[in-house]
Amino acid sequence: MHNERFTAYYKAQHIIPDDEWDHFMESLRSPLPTTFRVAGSRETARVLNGAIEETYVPLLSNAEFEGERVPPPSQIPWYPEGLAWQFNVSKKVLRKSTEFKKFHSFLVFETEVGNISRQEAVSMLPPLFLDVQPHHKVIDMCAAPGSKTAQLLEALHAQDTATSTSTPPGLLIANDSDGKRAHLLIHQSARLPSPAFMVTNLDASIYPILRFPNAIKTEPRRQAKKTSNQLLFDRILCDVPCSGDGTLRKNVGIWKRWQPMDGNGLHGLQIRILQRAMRMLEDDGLIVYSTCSLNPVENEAVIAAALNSNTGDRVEFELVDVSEQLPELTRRPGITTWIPTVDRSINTTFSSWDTFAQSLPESKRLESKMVESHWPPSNVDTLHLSRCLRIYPHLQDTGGFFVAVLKKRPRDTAVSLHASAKREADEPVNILPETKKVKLESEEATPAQNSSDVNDDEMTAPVDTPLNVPPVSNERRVAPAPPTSKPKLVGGKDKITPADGSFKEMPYTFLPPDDPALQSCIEQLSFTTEFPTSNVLVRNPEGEAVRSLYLTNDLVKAVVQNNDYTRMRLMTCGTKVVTKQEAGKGMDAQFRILGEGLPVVLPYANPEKIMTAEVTTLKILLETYYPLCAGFAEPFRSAIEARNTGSHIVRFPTGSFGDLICLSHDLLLPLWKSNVSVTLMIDKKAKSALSLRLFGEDITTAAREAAQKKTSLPGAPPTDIRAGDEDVVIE
Ligand SMILES: C[S@@+](CC[C@H](N)C(=O)[O-])C[C@H]1O[C@@H](n2cnc3c(N)ncnc32)[C@H](O)[C@@H]1O
Repeated sequence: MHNERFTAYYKAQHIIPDDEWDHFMESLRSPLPTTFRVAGSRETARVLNGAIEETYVPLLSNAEFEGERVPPPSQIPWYPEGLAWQFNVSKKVLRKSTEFKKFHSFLVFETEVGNISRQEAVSMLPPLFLDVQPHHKVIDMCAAPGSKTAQLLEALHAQDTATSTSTPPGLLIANDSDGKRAHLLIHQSARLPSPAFMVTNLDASIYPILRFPNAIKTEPRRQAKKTSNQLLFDRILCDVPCSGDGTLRKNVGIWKRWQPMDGNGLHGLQIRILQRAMRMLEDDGLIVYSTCSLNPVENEAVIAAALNSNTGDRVEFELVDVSEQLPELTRRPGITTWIPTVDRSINTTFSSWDTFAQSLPESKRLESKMVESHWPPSNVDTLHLSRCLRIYPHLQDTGGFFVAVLKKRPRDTAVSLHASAKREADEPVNILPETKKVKLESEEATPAQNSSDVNDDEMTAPVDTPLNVPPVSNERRVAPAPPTSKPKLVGGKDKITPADGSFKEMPYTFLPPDDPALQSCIEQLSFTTEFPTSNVLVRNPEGEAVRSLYLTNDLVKAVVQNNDYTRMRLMTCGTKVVTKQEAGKGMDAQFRILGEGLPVVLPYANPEKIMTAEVTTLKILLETYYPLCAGFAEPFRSAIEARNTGSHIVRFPTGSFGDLICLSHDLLLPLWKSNVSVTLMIDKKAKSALSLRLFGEDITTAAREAAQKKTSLPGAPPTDIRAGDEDVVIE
């Protein structure tokens, strides 16, 4: 684990004091501790955190392995409410120590169901500095695979309870330019279903202007803007693609291939993404720019170039001083001097672009991959780059990381450029020929996906009602799509293959509130009149409620309806809450509540229709796929027998139950009742996690079958009946 170029380059940058260098390098070569965050709604998180503190830490406190004491997990000191943990044990210990094995399987199951997020400690920082509130409009520009997106979504959902999901007035768009990786975001978000969530698949550096109707208010105190209906964001995360040398402890392969020209090459894209974010930010809004790179060319140089790209007559953006935030986080300030290398041999001879450019024959200057903004600008001392945060591995046993928080000043407080220019050095900032400058977006420029792809006019909403949305009629409202793009259906559930093959999502069609299928669904599931019938969408070319129904909030609906979903490359929005369930022969299909949809629709469930049961009933439901109604003890037996076939909700109330672990909050789960039996409608993994949490072991049928398979015992029960969320078989 050595790379001479790495050593030479970072020694030349003086990012680490000489007397810390060895410690720094030693840390980089040591394995990274395992870190995780207790996720989900705050209430659920506190309960689960309590279980770690009260059950697992004491259990692991005296653990020994091969005669040596193994340290128990400890809380990451700077993470709010002690909800993030780290432990440092080898895989061998995890596999072989009985105590750690138990802890490990707890982690695995809770991670599967989204209650725990295995995430690098430093990667938890950007969302904390972004301080998202439920009314915020938020975009995560480079979001995949989505660990920070999950944190942002949790913050948007700060008002969720342990049993039900709130409908925040704001929204979160998670975007990634890589289609496959963007799919990971959909998977990730299924763990925290949200009516306020959207996933797009665009190049963040040319993210299109989105429109939304003026009259949608997300914050009671702030007046909706009358002049513009461009969707501006209150919070933007730019966790940009980077060379990643801060992850050397985890990705040891980087030792071999590291070379500084990678950072030089990414610098331009990083600036363009940040600049695009600056154009999309609301006054008073915050942008967090972050990388897992130590390289100043990808960090301070990007911030400096973006700050200096103010093309208007006022200084709109400033770096926020966050030195008082997260006081237990040991950090180092951003730097103001650095010397980029101009080639792979770590040639750091040129202390400025000027000296470098002059060393080249004129004909070669345009060919060079280096640009002026790779070097510190002449006004570097006015930019407060020391307000950036550098996190080094040896400071708190983490990965390496960089964070900068930028704020957009409101118009009336923005500093005139003339005033600030007085503070700047005399020489001009740019001495690079126009063509060699990193292309800085002009105020008026409309970014385009490519010249033919995104036309801003097409993204503009009609201005014909206070909401800019045509009045709701009985006609279905499909998110606008180009007139020629009527999709030819070729495949899969939520997929279409359009003629040009460019984008393969089904249309997003909002049902009219009086849609007969929607009304029948509401009746079957006994939803109250509060159910937001205007915000239900379906995903099929006919726009009919043939299968799943999705729920969005008002803002997501407005954005979907006022922007062309194909140009927005919208991959998903809102959350799936119910699905049509084929019933047995001769019976009509019925709607049923999905496991992940229950917390979202729970506020609209008629309380009288929710059954109550004991934990012993839950035990049976976990142990058996299809327990017979007649097999339950009273009073649940009579209650379930009296119900019609179809979808139901059962509540297991807070309390202690004999020697079983107590429930610290009510537990609500969806059931499906057939003629004579009943099934718990949550997926296998969720069942296992629940079982482990409540009974200290996995008592589910799936676990038993897996164990039987392993030991090849004869007589395993048939495995043809499954009660997973999507594939239940009704007798
Ligand atoms: C550092 S990773 C993001 C990690 C993510 N924020 C998380 O916490 O899980 C950078 C991401 O940027 C994406 N990316 C690269 N170029 C992009 C671009 N031009 N626009 C948007 N995303 C881009 C990559 O696909 C990658 O998923």
